[in-house]
Amino acid sequence: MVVLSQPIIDSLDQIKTCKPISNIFAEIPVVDLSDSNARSLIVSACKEFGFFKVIKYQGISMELVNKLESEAVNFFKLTQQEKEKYGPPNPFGYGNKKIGPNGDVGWVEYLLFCTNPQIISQNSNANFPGISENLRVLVKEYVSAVRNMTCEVLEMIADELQIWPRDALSKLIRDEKSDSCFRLNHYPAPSPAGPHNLIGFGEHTDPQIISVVRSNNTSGLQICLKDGTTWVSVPPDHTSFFFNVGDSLQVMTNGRFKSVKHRVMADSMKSRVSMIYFGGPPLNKKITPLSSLMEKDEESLFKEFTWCEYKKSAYKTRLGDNRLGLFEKSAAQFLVHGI
Ligand SMILES: C=C1C[C@]23C[C@@]1(O)CC[C@H]2[C@@]12CC[C@H](O)[C@@](C)(C(=O)O1)[C@H]2[C@@H]3C(=O)O
Ligand SMILES: O=C(O)CCC(=O)C(=O)O
Ligand SMILES: [Fe+2]
Repeated sequence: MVVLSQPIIDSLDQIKTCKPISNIFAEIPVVDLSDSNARSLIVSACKEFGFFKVIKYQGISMELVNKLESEAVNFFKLTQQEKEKYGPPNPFGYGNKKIGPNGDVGWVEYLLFCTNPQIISQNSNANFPGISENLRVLVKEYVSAVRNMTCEVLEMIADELQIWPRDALSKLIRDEKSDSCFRLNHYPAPSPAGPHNLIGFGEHTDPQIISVVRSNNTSGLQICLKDGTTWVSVPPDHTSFFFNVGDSLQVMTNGRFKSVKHRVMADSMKSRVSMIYFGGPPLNKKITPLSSLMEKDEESLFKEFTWCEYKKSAYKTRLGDNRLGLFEKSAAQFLVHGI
């Protein structure tokens, strides 16, 4: 496996630091999808942590993953000037330190890809004109494989929660209009002489249904536990896939699952290269609790919105904001409905 050793990003302006934590996430739920108890393990992990790790998955070849990682490394090794040709991200494209449109920064550079052919055809930058054909092909192959795994997981969730039809969730990301995206992140190892404990990607929840993180063997990913204050660091495992519950799945399960707050710290010794698939629904999809899941007289905890409305609203927020909070029903609204 090729790992970058030279820090490429040189300016430290505005990048925040954060106290190191010592808690290792030892109780991380580990799931082998072929085990008979996988379904119930996934559902309890989504309720307790909004996070779990899938091991021994046979449907994504490690050869593909390694090839994609080394193409990503080749890209990040280009000169800053060459990389900037693919930026600034709008939201797709190459980004360096700036995350999103509202002033967030982190010790990270990245490529954000759109995976929806319709959006690509309307937004020329989304297709990275001029980028290496190798990288483009590998991203496409990986996204297709990771999407299959994600659909399997979503169908297992549906079975366990008795959601009907069982493809109620998976069809949203299989849909040709699915607004999913894919990200390659590179967190260079900060210079030993510079500040320590740099924040690579600040705390946030992912807005989509579910996201799948795979990284090289470098630490950095941390998740926040249910209490909202305890951070634990996720031991790296380059052969496994880490699933994050997103805001949309929180709404579709009417709060049974919680989207997981997570962040990435730059590792002081090694650079981290990660690839993340964000499974999102079509833009016009109404994000509401799944009817087959709701108990008699259970009310939605959220106001009605489409994915397009949620995304628009998310892009007006800062990374660490509670985006879903804007769509929660207030106590007064429950009173009106006699609860
Ligand atoms: C600060 C921002 C970056 C982000 C869009 C946003 O305004 C708030 C959500 C951020 C996030 C987090 C998860 C994914 O990495 C991402 C692509 C997404 O869908 O929402 C990013 C957005 C981004 O980097 O464009
Ligand atoms: O790079 C990582 O490991 C995770 C990054 C992340 O959470 C994101 O891009 O939304
Ligand atoms: Fe994230």
